[in-house]
Amino acid sequence: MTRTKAVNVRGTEIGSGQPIICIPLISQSVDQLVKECKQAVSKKPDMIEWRADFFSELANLESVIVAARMIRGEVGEIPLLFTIRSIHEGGQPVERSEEEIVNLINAICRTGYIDLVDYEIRNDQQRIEGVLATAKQAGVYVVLSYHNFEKTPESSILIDKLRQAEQLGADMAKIAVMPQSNADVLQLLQAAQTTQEELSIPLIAISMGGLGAITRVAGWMFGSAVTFAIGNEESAPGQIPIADLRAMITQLQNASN
Ligand SMILES: O=C1C[C@@](O)(C(=O)O)C[C@@H](O)[C@@H]1O
Repeated sequence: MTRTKAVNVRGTEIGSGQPIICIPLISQSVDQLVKECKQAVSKKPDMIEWRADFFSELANLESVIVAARMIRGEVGEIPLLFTIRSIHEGGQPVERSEEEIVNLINAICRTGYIDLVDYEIRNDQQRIEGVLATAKQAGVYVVLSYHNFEKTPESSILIDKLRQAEQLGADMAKIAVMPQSNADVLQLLQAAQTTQEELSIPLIAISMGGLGAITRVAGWMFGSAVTFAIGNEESAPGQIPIADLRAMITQLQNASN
């Protein structure tokens, strides 16, 4: 059995067993983003995700860099994850080719404003390798991710996605899938539990929607390092407001100690 190595981002340990609560930012303009970010920071999340696929000026690199700088100015030392979720995996429609997206991700990595970047495992291996190389050089951690907003694929596929992320060289592996039944939720947790014992990188495993909400509260008990919570508005179904989520996690931790 390999022991998972926690990733240390600006002093925050991700994958140490203590769940990291992340608030996603989903505003469209710089002004709104700054407001949303101030509110998010006041709720003391462990991590902030900028879901840049919601940003209306994503086509303009200068605007993206300005927004990233403003967000960094607000978050201080809170780890910042940069995500352009594709429409294929539940993101917003973005009129950019994959090559343009990769160029944008690489440019943002080089600014030093972000700490982690999410990139989907479904992309070409060459592009993934490009993002990994640039991120590594810039000191940015890479989360290789897989999402399915329709269903929960069978267990072997879930486990494969997590393994594949590690094999490709990710610093973290992530899956978020939609359950149709309680059995699907158990399948996701089982995949996390099985994989955490063999992976050497932290993993994130989420079952979405109402049925999957329990995984946002208790996923850490099965090896999931990060849980996404609502700051102001949800970025995916089943997310829980951060104060409620934190209280529930604390209760669970107290009971299980
Ligand atoms: O991929 C994820 C996880 C997520 O989809 C969720 O279900 O909480 C929310 C997204 O913002 C994030 O990028």
